[in-house]
Amino acid sequence: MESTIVSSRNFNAYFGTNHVVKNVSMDIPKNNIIAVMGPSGCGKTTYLRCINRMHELIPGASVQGEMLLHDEDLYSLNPILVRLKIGMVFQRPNPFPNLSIYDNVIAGYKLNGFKLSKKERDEIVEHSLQKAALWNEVKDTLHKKGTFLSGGQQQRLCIARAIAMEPEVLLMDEPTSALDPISTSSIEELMHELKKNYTLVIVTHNMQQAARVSDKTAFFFLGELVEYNDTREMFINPKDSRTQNYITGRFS
Ligand SMILES: Nc1ncnc2c1ncn2[C@@H]1O[C@H](COP(=O)(O)OP(=O)(O)OP(=O)(O)O)[C@@H](O)[C@H]1O
Repeated sequence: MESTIVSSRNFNAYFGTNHVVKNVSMDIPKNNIIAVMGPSGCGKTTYLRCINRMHELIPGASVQGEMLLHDEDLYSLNPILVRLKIGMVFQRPNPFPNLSIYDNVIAGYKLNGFKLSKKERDEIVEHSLQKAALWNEVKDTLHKKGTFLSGGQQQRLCIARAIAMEPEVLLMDEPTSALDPISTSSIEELMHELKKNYTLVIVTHNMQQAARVSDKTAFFFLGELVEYNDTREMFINPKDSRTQNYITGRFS
């Protein structure tokens, strides 16, 4: 039996009076990759940003309903703690430009005021870069700036930075849309490795990517969760005509 790690219950999100995520109920099983797809502006990114409480950082933004992490309402927890447990990787690789590869990986610890010994820092840096499949490429240049890396390497560095905080869930907002096909395929391979230890929720516009990497797919349309099913089943046998129209390319 798969256990649920995150679930939303009748969850809504707003920008001022603009209701952009509508009554979404969804269970996210542990150690799965969930793809969130749907046409532009349908609320995918907003929903993702509600899972680690980043939505509320935007002035005028609000939420309603329940978002649970292990059955605990994550909106009753300290938001900083939530963002440590639920890490995020963005569309464009965004390593801190003035920091070395090494300092980028442990940036979350510094920003949150954690004090670590040199040995602890070294271990976290090596372990996180190993997990992000970047260690072998950068182990001799750890003190060079992260921005010297290629786009795909920078994205893996951002994944290492997220992993360094030992999250349980990784949210990825179109993590490969700024990357070339080779870097994209290395990130997709990495996702398969990462799901052994983490639960991944990925917003993607790329249906082939959703089909390649995800266990389950959620299809959003105009803020609603129209269909949520095993990815194979959703692509072979969509239940809702809007899902079918989307996956057959009748709108994008
Ligand atoms: N910072 C913001 N302030 C106000 N409205 C916003 C903001 N960000 C998004 N919106 C609005 O919220 C709605 C949902 O946007 P969201 O970015 O979640 O959609 P999306 O499905 O991720 O779109 P895309 O695929 O184009 O990234 C849109 O109508 C958008 O205009």
